[in-house]
Amino acid sequence: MRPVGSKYLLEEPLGRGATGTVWRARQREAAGAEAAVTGQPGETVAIKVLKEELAQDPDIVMRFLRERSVLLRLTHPNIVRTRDLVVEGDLLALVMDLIDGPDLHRYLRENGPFTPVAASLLTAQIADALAASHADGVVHRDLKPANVLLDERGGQMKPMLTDFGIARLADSPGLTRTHEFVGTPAYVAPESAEGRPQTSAVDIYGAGILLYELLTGRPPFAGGTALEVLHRHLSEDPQRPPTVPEPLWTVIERCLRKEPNERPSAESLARGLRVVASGIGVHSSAEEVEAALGVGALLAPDPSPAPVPETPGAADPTQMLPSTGAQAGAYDPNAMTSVMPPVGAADATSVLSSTAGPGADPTSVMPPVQRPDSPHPWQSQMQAARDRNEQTQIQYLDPNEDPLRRRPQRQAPPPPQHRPQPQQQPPQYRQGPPPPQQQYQQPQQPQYRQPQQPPQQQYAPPPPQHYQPQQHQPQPYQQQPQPQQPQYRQPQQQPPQAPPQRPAPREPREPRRRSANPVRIPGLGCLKGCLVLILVFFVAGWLVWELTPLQEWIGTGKGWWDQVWTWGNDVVDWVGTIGDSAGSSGSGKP
Ligand SMILES: Nc1ncnc2c1ncn2[C@@H]1O[C@H](COP(=O)(O)OP(=O)(O)OP(=O)(O)O)[C@@H](O)[C@H]1O
Repeated sequence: MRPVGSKYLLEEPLGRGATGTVWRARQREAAGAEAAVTGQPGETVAIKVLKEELAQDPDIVMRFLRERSVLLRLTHPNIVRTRDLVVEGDLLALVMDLIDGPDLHRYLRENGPFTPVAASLLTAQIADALAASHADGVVHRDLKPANVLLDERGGQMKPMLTDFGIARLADSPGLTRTHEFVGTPAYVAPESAEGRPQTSAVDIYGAGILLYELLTGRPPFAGGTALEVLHRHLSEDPQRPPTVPEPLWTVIERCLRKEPNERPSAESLARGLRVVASGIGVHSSAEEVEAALGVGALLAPDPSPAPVPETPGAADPTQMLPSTGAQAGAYDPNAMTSVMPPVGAADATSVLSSTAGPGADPTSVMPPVQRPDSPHPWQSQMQAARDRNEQTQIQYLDPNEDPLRRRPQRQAPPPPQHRPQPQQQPPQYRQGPPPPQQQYQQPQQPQYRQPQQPPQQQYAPPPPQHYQPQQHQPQPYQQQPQPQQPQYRQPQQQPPQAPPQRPAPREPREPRRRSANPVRIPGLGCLKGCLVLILVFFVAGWLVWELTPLQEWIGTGKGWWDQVWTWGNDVVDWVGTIGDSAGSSGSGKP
């Protein structure tokens, strides 16, 4: 067991991330007055020990201390409380409440996607946490399932947002400069990927991605290299999966707007999600369904989004990158990954990262991070970090090589995708249903139209009274017509829009040629053939009737064989007659 300061003892690692390792720890004695929670001896806590290179960066240490008060005062039922910050020698640690439960990333992997109602209520609570932190001027900037812990105490599951401020700490001039981003590619907002100014709207984008992932099991833009993923955030519109109810898709689509000002505030997102959760259940009343349909009107943008403070010196090229043992011109992947861990084969670190490569600042004055002579007890965390997916990355983007600088053209949205205009007017609150409680109760599932599927599809929910892990297995949708329920309309409530632009006059069309068969009747060809056959038989029958002695036979009651026999005899007689006449003429007889 290793002591952290004089107050804590590390017991066992709980998990490792790109910015540090989280340990289960025990309080040795009550913390000092500077801690937010002094705690009692013997109490169990979680301690995130930041990575060595973060702890050795004087800028980060300064920031850590400066942010202390912000991090310590951030309290909310859905935020993991930071109890204390420890700075001791080359060790930087955050002491947090210990959360008994998995993180959402692991939970999703093990249990599959959530039902729409559960996903809505869970994300609503995360939005509550964001609303509180944004009101305090704190932007998370790295919202993702791995940063949401599920507190399982009391038989319920409460999402707890963690890692607040870590992105802020990592966003140090010592680590990130112009053209770099802090975040995880699959969850990075377009403005972060482009290096534009960021606001609290980046967290809303992250919440939209998270909600999408809760519903489908994967984020909308994933796969390929990190650079490709960033590119997709900038250029692609997400597609509505068939299993996502229409009102919920409205929420996701608004959160994932490329333009930050068009995304809803965290507060309105939380409210909207609760209205949706109430209106997409099988037992939802007509009013609740109607309110869910109108959720677009509730998703008001934040009039004054919290800005992400400019990193002092971030754009200053004289700022030194942390030396990772690499010399100018000598690319050392291990040295590089000590700062920027690659995230597996699919990761784009080889494309993105050049901090320690030839582009690294040769005048770096920071102390080298790799010190083989003094192995750190947590050195192995880097290897573990490499094995993980979905990590926060702090990576360098060379502006000359970065295709994201040339902002690609946005792809035209596919026709069935509805893309409502930003809601600029204040939200019009309907007399909606009371928002659900913080616990998951009675998920009620909606009737909603699914894209490219016949209407009247009803989502068959599991029947949990309380939110339970095993109740969030992927659920099939069943078709059960219920005509009394109102159907979701495709278009959302649209705000008044500018008069549409007149389309350019069309090219005159070539006059249509009349088709020989203007009306296509299935089977007509066959019918025609039959009619012709009948006609042929009719004519043939008439000819036989008229030109053959058929009538005579029928009149005399003669059979077919009798007649043939008669014909045969006639022929024989006729041949005999010809033979006789030929013989008499040859002998000269008359
Ligand atoms: N307060 C806590 N209580 C209990 N377990 C925790 C706590 N904080 C983190 N953990 C565990 O530690 C793991 C690693 O946490 P960490 O924040 O380092 O991961 P991460 O978010 O994936 O990393 P990063 O954000 O640096 O990429 C978490 O997935 C979780 O299982």
